[in-house]
Amino acid sequence: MATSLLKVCVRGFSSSAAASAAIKNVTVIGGGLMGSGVAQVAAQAGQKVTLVDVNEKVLGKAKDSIAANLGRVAKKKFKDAPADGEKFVAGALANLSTNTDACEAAKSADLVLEAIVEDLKVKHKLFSSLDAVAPAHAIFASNTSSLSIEEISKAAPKRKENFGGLHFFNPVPVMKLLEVIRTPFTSDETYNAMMEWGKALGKVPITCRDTPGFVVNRLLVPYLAEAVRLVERGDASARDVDIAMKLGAGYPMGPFELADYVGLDTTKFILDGWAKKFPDQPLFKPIKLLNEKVAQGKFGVKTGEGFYNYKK
Ligand SMILES: CCCCCCCCCCCCCC(=O)CC(=O)SCCNC(=O)CCNC(=O)[C@H](O)C(C)(C)COP(=O)(O)OP(=O)(O)OC[C@H]1O[C@@H](n2cnc3c(N)ncnc32)[C@H](O)[C@@H]1OP(=O)(O)O
Ligand SMILES: NC(=O)C1=CN([C@@H]2O[C@H](COP(=O)(O)OP(=O)(O)OC[C@H]3O[C@@H](n4cnc5c(N)ncnc54)[C@H](O)[C@@H]3O)[C@@H](O)[C@H]2O)C=CC1
Repeated sequence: MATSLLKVCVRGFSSSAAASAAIKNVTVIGGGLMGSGVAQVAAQAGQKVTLVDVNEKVLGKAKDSIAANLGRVAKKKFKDAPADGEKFVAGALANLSTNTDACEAAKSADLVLEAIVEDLKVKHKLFSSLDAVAPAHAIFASNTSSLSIEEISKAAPKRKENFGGLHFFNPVPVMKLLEVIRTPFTSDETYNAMMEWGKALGKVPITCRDTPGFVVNRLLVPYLAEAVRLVERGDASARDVDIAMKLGAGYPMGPFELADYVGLDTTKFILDGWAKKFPDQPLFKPIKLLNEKVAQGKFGVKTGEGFYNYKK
């Protein structure tokens, strides 16, 4: 009896103590728009980062975009000292490695952050395989835009307390906000470690309960959907809506430009998920034009065409 009590206490102590220790080794899964951005900012903050994706070709593309974006950051940060800028880029790249095997990459991680496709089943499959192999102290987090963190965490029953949401914004190297999400099970140690990690990356973390869209997307998704409905009614053209919101409301991009920037494939995943979750909300009903674009492989900026054409 005494021994088993001791075991429980020791296990409880080591898990929370480890979760509150600084995160140094990060595995980012998904080398697309968001994962490559998070890997970049973590590497430039001095962390050891392994970026994982399904094949070497995707990872090659991610490394090229990270190198280019580090160059943009360095140009600004070391305006008057280009040699220091080059050192900064080289140092960040030296902190970054890649892998196509998520389980292998997770074995030495303090934090595993998932930024893969916005599909609950795919996220479940990933976290369920990682739960078995990652160290007990490792925190698991999702960068989901619209799914429930608690739902996602069900695939990793071993680390209910070490699971949370870390929602970054696109483009990650530029956008300062980080939404830190705790489920009813997220421990204080895990929450504090996520907040501290966000600050170490130069982000401004805010906290939100695990509610649909957290703060930003709870407000942003209905706005984007209203823009589509306005155009569908024939009240204004998409181009004029974009001009209106930039020049009249001071937004850096109009809603259709922003949807192209986020990716129309991801946008469709988010909208379809919310249509299922909120079947009585007419705003989230299918958008014919969006579905057509996605079916044609026109995903926005990342494929060269979406609502607008980006091909040179
Ligand atoms: C219509 C369909 C509707 C369907 C309904 C459903 C919708 C569901 C969608 C929900 C989406 C949810 C997504 C999500 O979860 C959360 C998000 O991330 S939302 C997106 C948030 N982001 C924004 O709102 C971005 C808005 N845009 C901007 O801030 C600027 O336009 C931007 C910074 C992207 C570019 O600025 P711009 O001046 O236009 O261009 P420049 O190229 O000159 O850049 C300015 C400045 O920034 C540097 N920079 C840009 N990108 C990067 C980068 N990747 N890395 C490093 N640096 C970068 C660039 O070098 C410039 O620096 P200077 O020193 O100023 O030259
Ligand atoms: N695009 C955006 O503006 C934002 C997206 N998000 C969220 O971030 C996540 C990723 O979005 P994006 O980067 O835009 O998507 P993306 O489509 O650019 O990248 C996703 C990447 O994940 C990879 N992938 C898919 N399944 C995988 C698996 N099982 N293992 C390893 N890699 C896998 C794909 O090959 C792809 O490279 C989504 O959950 C999305 O909702 C959050 C904030 C903003």
